Amino acid sequence: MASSVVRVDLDGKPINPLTICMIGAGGFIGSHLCEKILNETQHKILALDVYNDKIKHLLEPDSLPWAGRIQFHRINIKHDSRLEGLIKMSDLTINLAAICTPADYNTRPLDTIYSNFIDALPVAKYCSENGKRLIHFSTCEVYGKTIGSFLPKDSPLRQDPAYYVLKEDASPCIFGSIEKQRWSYACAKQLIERLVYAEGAENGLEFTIVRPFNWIGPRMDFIPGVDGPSEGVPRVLACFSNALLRREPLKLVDGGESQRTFVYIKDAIEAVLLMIENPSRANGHIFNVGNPNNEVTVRQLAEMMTAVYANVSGEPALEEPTVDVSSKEFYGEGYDDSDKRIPDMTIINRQLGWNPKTSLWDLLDSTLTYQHKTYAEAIKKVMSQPTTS
Ligand SMILES: NC(=O)c1ccc[n+]([C@@H]2O[C@H](COP(=O)([O-])OP(=O)(O)OC[C@H]3O[C@@H](n4cnc5c(N)ncnc54)[C@H](O)[C@@H]3O)[C@@H](O)[C@H]2O)c1
Ligand SMILES: O=C(O)[C@H]1O[C@H](OP(=O)(O)OP(=O)(O)OC[C@H]2O[C@@H](n3ccc(=O)[nH]c3=O)[C@H](O)[C@@H]2O)[C@H](O)[C@@H](O)[C@@H]1O
Repeated sequence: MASSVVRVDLDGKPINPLTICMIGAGGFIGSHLCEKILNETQHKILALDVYNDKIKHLLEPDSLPWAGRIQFHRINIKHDSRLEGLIKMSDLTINLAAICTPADYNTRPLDTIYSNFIDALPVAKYCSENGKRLIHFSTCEVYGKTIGSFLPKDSPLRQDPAYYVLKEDASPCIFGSIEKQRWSYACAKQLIERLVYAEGAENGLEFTIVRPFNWIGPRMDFIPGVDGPSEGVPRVLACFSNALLRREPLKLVDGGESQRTFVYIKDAIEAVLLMIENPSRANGHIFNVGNPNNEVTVRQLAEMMTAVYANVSGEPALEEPTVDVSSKEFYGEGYDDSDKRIPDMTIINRQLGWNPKTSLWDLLDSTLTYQHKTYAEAIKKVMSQPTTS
């Protein structure tokens, strides 16, 4: 529960309670951020989203200790005249709203571009015009592919960090050709970053841009057929969790060779709270938020999740726990991939002194414990129902 002790920022100055307009508060990151803010601070949240299932436990009942500090507004920011008023009422706006699952980027590129660029435009504009601070959620996907991925496979330079570590102020953004519609998301996110940055440079907008690197944990996405569409394809954590719960092999796209660094959502949210409460250190900056120590190939992730889930569920792993699928079969035409994502941590370390703490094994252990408790019974029920043909 929020303590009555006065909170101080990194420079020892008292932090005044803020009103925060959080757009996309009902999603994975939003739900964890709301939880953290309500539990540990005195800030108020105007929570905007189309859905609120993931924050229901924070909204009801009225007797909750933070009742009165969170207000839910069911709003689609595409077309709702209340948006500007809510931004005006707040000290800070955090924009999390987006279509951000890769299965959508090449199959619904227009929705993806509209959601990540067009719909985010008025938010930046209202903040700029009304002199309000903005924390905008971008993505590590703006880096695209590494420079190293274009070198010959056997080039020793591929081992040189200069060719793969991703730096906010130095690395280029490298996307594939236009027919590789995978990059519709990254490209829209890049353009809105440039717009926010330009609002800062030309109109004095106080902004911070966050580039998350594969944040994972409880409440991420959905389990197809349980709390999301049966044919839906969520991000990798939920895809693999779904297969483990159903005792089906985990699908490795194009051999599972791509590399990712995963960070625990609870570590990452600490970085966001530091940004919220230290504007003088965070304004005008773009921050990588990830865990460079938690790098695996997708195949290694599948193997680790299989081992962790066997511990958690007490059921032995399948004899053949993975199966290879092509990206065309899994995602359809126009898919492409980032090869490797190692965040450089210099800027966030220097400005906010933040470092991730949780190892990949530990974060998978707590996340898969949650998945098992939340979904194992529901999956059994779904699987025992006769399938309609
Ligand atoms: N989870 C990650 O690791 C990750 C990585 C990189 C970037 N991001 C970015 O962080 C942000 C949040 O990601 P997340 O993982 O919580 O995704 P999420 O899909 O769980 O949450 C996004 C929320 O935004 C809401 N939303 C979308 N369009 C809206 C609209 N028009 N009006 C109102 N609400 C709308 C959705 O209903 C959803 O609740 C996104 O901008 C995403 O691109 C996340
Ligand atoms: O999380 C991030 O930092 C960003 O990256 C993600 O993109 P990506 O990491 O490619 O998406 P995942 O669905 O998590 O896939 C990771 C890797 O696993 C592979 N995969 C996914 C699902 C599956 O069942 N099998 C499988 O091999 C994908 O092809 C990809 O190589 C999403 O674009 C965003 O949520 C976000 O902006």
